[in-house]
Amino acid sequence: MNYNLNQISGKEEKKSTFAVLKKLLQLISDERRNLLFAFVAIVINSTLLLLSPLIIGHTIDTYISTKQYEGVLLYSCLLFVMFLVTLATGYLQTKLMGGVGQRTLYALRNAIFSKLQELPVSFFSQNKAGDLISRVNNDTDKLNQFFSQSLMQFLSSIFTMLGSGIFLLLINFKLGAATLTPAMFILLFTALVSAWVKSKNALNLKSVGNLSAGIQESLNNFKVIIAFNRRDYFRKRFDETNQQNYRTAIGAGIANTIFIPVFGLFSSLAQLVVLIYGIHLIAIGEFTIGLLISYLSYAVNFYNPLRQLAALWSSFQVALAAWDRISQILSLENDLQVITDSTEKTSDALLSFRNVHFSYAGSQEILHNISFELQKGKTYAFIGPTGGGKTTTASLMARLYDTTKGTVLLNGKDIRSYTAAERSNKIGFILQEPFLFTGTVKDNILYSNKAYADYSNAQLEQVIKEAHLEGILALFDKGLETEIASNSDSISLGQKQLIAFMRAVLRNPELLILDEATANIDTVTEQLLSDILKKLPKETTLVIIAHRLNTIENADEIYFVNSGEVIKAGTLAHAIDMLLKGKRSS
Ligand SMILES: Nc1ncnc2c1ncn2[C@@H]1O[C@H](COP(=O)(O)OP(=O)(O)OP(=O)(O)O)[C@@H](O)[C@H]1O
Repeated sequence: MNYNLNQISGKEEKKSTFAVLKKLLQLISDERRNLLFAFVAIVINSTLLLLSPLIIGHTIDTYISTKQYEGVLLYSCLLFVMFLVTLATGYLQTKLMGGVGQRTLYALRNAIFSKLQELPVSFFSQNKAGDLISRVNNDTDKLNQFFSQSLMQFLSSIFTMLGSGIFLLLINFKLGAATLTPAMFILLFTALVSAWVKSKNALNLKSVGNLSAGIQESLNNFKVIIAFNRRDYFRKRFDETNQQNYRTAIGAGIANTIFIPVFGLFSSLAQLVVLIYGIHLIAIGEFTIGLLISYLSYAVNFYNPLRQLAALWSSFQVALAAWDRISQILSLENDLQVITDSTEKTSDALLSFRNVHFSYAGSQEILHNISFELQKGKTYAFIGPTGGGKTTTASLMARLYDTTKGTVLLNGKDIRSYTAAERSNKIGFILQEPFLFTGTVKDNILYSNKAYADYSNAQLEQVIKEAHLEGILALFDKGLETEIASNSDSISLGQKQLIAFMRAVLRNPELLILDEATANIDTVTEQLLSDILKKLPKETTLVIIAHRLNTIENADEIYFVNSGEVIKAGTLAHAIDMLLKGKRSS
């Protein structure tokens, strides 16, 4: 399956704004109560705002022109109370929406992170970590900004605008229609350029992702950069990505501000129409001065929110572009689904490959029509030249990937019929470059091993002793409490491999795969590991992938992996011969 997010984006962008908006609203459905309160606050706020011009007009026509000052005082007090209520509802709305924004951000980041945990290995090999980090951090924050700062303003503006529009038409339909005509041009313009604004923002978010990926790559590889004195190379590459980000940011900035002058121009035109046409109506006796002042206020109340909408609409387009990038991740499914295999158990072997073909996404076939069986309790060695396909074969044994064609059977049943938990209980996989977490040796060897999760150090040391692993633990100064910092130099690659070895052995798997697991370990320690392997339960099947041939001397069977084929090599001498010739023989 193609998991490359930057290739999926083309399809995703075609999604209608409405469909994306629907998804967005689903996300905030838990916040219904707060949203309702905030909405009520907006309605009160906007209604008061809409009523005030009417009261001002009425006061001018009824009390000021007739010099009845008690009436002026009364209505001034009423207006003052209305402004106080507006202040309170405005504050309430901002407070409620700030909380909604932060909680949505929290829920969204959790949702993305959980989804990332569910996705298969191929997703991570097709996407850059830096870009994923940018989606989790930066893009979610863009959505938060929209929720906490813009959404209610957006609704409030629309509400005030609609109310003012209705008042404008009710007071004088002809004048109202003339006043609202410029708004039609604004709507047309908005409809025409919105997609362009969104695409400019999408480009900018993508380049922020690339920038983050660039930084991540150079930080991860700083030793190589320094060793080869290639700081200039990375500086140049970073500069290019940074420049691209600068250009897309300028593009997005221009796109985001394009609404403001256009909206402003048409708003001013509308006020001009009201003034000229309104004065004409007063001249022919169809209108009063008080009504014209109210009318102008409604026109301002209609066009001011529209001006605000210009800025808010850009923020909405940024949020939509960010949401597209986030929903690309959220809509992905793990293609390694669990299937039901109701066929009869067809083999006694622990693991069988039946006519297996495999290729990585978008690349040529790595394994062609492979069939072999691994019996319980036996030790198998897989050897072959670099890039021959050994790790790929082992990855299929642990179902890190699915075959392109053919079947892998575990205990006679399709490996796809086991859940991830069942599979990882049965199969221990020590990778070429084991990953350790920040914590202690204990945290790392107990990783995902619930059986010993509550054990004290003394109890765990006993278990380690029973598994004959105490010799390895003794190699760490502070034993189980030795601190490990992920990605740090506090621990060597060989030591990492030792911890990964303890982690896998303690799980007591039926199949233990060691992929170059001793490549960075000295000969004495390697002998120690070899002794431990000999003491594993006799039904444990071992798969050893190794370049150092002394590690496979005791294998029951040797397979030679090269050019898409996995074939029996027979004796060690024959295997060495094949390695030296770099080609297969039968
Ligand atoms: N994630 C991947 N995506 C695409 N191609 C890959 C991927 N991983 C490995 N390959 C390709 O598959 C082929 C077999 O690689 P594999 O890692 O299985 O070889 P190997 O025999 O284990 O090599 P080594 O001895 O160096 O570990 C290589 O050509 C490699 O470039």
